Amino acid sequence: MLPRINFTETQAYKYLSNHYIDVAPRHLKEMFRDDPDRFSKFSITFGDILFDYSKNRINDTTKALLVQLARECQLNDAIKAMFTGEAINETEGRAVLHTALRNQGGEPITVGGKDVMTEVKAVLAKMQAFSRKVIGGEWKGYTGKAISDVVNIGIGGSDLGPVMVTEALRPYKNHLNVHFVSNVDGTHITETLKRVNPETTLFLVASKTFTTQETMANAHTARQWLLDSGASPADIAKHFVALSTNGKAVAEFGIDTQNMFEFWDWVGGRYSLWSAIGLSIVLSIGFDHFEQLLKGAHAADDHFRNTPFEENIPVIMALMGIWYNNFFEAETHAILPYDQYLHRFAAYFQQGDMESNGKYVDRNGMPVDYQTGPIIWGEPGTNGQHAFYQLIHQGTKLIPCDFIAPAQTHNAVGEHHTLLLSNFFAQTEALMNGKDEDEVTAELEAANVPAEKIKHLAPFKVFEGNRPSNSFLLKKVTPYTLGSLIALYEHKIFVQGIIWNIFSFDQWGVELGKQLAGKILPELRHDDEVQSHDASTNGLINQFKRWR
Ligand SMILES: O=P(O)(O)OC[C@H]1O[C@@H](O)[C@@H](O)[C@@H](O)[C@@H]1O
Repeated sequence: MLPRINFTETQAYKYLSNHYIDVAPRHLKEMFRDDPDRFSKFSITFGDILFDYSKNRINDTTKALLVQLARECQLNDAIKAMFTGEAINETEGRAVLHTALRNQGGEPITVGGKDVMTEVKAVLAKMQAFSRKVIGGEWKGYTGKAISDVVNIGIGGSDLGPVMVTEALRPYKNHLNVHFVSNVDGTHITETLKRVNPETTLFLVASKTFTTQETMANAHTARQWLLDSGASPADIAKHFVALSTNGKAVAEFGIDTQNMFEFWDWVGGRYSLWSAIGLSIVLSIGFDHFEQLLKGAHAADDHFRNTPFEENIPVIMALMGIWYNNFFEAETHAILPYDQYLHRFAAYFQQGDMESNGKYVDRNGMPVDYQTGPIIWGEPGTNGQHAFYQLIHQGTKLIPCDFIAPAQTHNAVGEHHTLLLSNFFAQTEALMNGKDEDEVTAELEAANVPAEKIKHLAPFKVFEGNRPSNSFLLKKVTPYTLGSLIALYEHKIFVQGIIWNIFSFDQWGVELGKQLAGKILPELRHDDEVQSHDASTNGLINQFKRWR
C-alpha cells in the first residue's frame, strides 16, 4: 500500500512556506551573480542528456527542503513498491509495471507470485518475428503483395505514444508508411484510407480494453473498406492484427488471436508505448531500434531507482514542479522542444501528466485542499516564439518551462541548426535575465530615439525576467536517448503523484463523458425532439436534429 501523507502537514512543507517568503522576491539574475557554482550545483548529466535546472527560483536551502519533503512523503518506499510490482494502482487493484516492459537487466519481476518477464520477453520475440516478416516483404496481403502501409487504429494511450515516437524517430524509419487514426470523426479514417491501397495495407487495432468506442468504430469501418475492395472474410487475418489485453473481444471482432499481441492489466494505457502497443513503432523503425528505446528507458529506470534524490533527475523535475505549483501558484507547465521531430512530445505528455495527476481526491478518498497536477502544454520552438512566448515573457502568469534541444541534428542543412540552437539558448537566458529600464533606455538612446519617446516607450519594452526554466540538452535524438527522456518524464509524474497523495495510475475522470455519450447516442438515432436533459443540452441536440 502507498503511504497516506498530507504533504502540507509535513515539517518540510512548513519550512518551505516560510522559505518561500525569502526566495520569492529574489531575482534569478542576482542568484547567478551571488553563486558562481550555481550551474555545476544545479545541473545533472545522465548519459547523453544534460539536465540544467539552475535557472529555477531556488537556492541550496530550497533544494534541501524539497528533498526533505520527498523523504517525508516516503518516496523511497513508493519507488520500491512500484518497481517490485505491488498493486499501487489501488482503485483498480493493479500493479504498475511499465518498467518491466523495458527491464533489460534480467531481474525477475513478479506479480501475484508469477514472474512477468517470461511473458514480456515472449511478446517482444513475437513482435520481432512479425516485424521482420512485414518489413522484409514476406508478409503478404490478400492479393499476394507485400505490405507498404501500416495503419494504427487506437486512441489515447494506444495512439499518442506511438505517434510521438514514430515522429521523433523518423530519421530511423524504413520504407513502410505508418499512419495513425484515432478520432471517431469519420474524416480521420476517410482521409487516411484515401492514401492507402487495401491490397498492401496492414491495420493494427490498438486498444487495451478492445471496447473503446472510437477505436472499434474505426476498426469496423476499415474492415468493411477491405471487404468492399474485394477481400473475403478469410483475408481479414492478413490485414488485421490486434494489440490488446482482451483476447475475448479480439476474437469476437474476428481477428485471429494468433495475430494478437498481448499486454497486461499492469500496463497503464498512457504508459504502454513500451508494450505491444509499440508495434507500429517497431514496424516503422525496426525491432533493433525499438530495443534501443527500451534500453534507454531502462537506464533511466535504474537512474531513478538508485540515485540519491539530490542527483535524481525525475525527482528534481518533480520537486521543481511542486515548488511552482504549490508555492508560486503556477497553473501550467510548458514543454518546448527545439526539435521538429519532437513536435508531438508535449501532446504526448498532456495525456501522460494530466490523465495521471488531474485528481482532486487524495489516497484517503478525501478532497484535497491544495493544488495537484498542472496544465501541460507546448509546441516546438521556434514556432512557439512567434505565437505564445509573448505571454511567457511579459504576461501576468508564471509559466515554468522545459526547453529541450539536441546538440546534433539529423538534418544538417546550412546553418539551420545553429540558428535553432541560438534561439534555444537565447530564450532561457531572456526569460531569466529579462531587460530592465536602464538597459531599455540605453538601447533606445543608442538608436537615436528622442528622449520624450523613450520615456513613453520604455515601460512596454521592459522584461521583468525571473521566469524559470529547465533545459534538457541532448547530444542527439536517438532511440536510446528518447527512451531515457520519456522515462524521466514518466517518473516525474509518479513522484508528484506520491507527494500530492493521489493515485496517478487510474483515470476515472474520463468515464462520465463516455457514459453520457452512450445514453445520448440512441437519442440521436431518431428525429423526435428530446426533452430528457437540461435546457441547454436539449436545445443543442434539437437544433442538431433540425440541421443535420
Ligand atoms: O487502449 P484503450 O482501452 O482503447 O483505451 C484508450 C484510452 O481510453 C481513454 O478513455 C483513457 O482511459 C486512456 O487512458 C486510454 O489510453
